[in-house]
Amino acid sequence: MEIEKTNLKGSFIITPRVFEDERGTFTESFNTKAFAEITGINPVFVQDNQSISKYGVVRGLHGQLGEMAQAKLVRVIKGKVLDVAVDMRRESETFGQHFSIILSAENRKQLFVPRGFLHGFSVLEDDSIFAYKCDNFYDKESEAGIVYNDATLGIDWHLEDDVMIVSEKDAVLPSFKEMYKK
Ligand SMILES: Cc1cn([C@H]2C[C@H](O)[C@@H](COP(=O)(O)OP(=O)(O)O[C@H]3O[C@@H](C)C(=O)[C@@H](O)[C@H]3O)O2)c(=O)[nH]c1=O
Repeated sequence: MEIEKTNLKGSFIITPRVFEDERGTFTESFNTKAFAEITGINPVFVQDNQSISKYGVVRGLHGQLGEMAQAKLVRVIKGKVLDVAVDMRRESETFGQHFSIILSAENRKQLFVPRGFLHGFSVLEDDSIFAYKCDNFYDKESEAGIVYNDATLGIDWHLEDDVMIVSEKDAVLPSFKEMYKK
């Protein structure tokens, strides 16, 4: 697998190698040893999640705070999304900056989102299947987030406003400035 750095320290793009023959294809979708050798990070994933979303859905920006922080390895099994990671580590040189990438079933790319980040995605093809591993368990009490259309972050979700579908919970998340005050 090919591993590239993003502009945010500790976040990586993974492009698995595809073996093709007359039957179809084979892919090692993740290999802990290869990942650790290149990145120096050895995540232990304890939870595997999957969501299916209509075209226009925006999920995020989400993270978990403190001891329940989660690193995530995210990918798309069907369809296409714009995936976004935001560095919320106050001590980081890239605090408040974001990285975005198209993840699709076709390009098979994955994004490693470290602990201390917020994460979200917009769905660019109907019925996209989004799959991700987390290195810590879901904990409702530790959830935190920033509203997807926050002016400070200025994320381009590659969708017109009138097609966006956002959960009631996500629509009322605080702004970056409100969150930063905490
Ligand atoms: C994330 C999660 C949700 N749930 C439940 C809570 C709720 O009733 C239902 C839907 O939850 P949400 O609305 O938070 O689902 P969703 O908006 O898809 O949340 C996800 O968004 C993306 C962007 C992420 O980065 C993920 O970490 C996660 O926060 O599923 C779990 O039981 N376990 C989990 O790990």
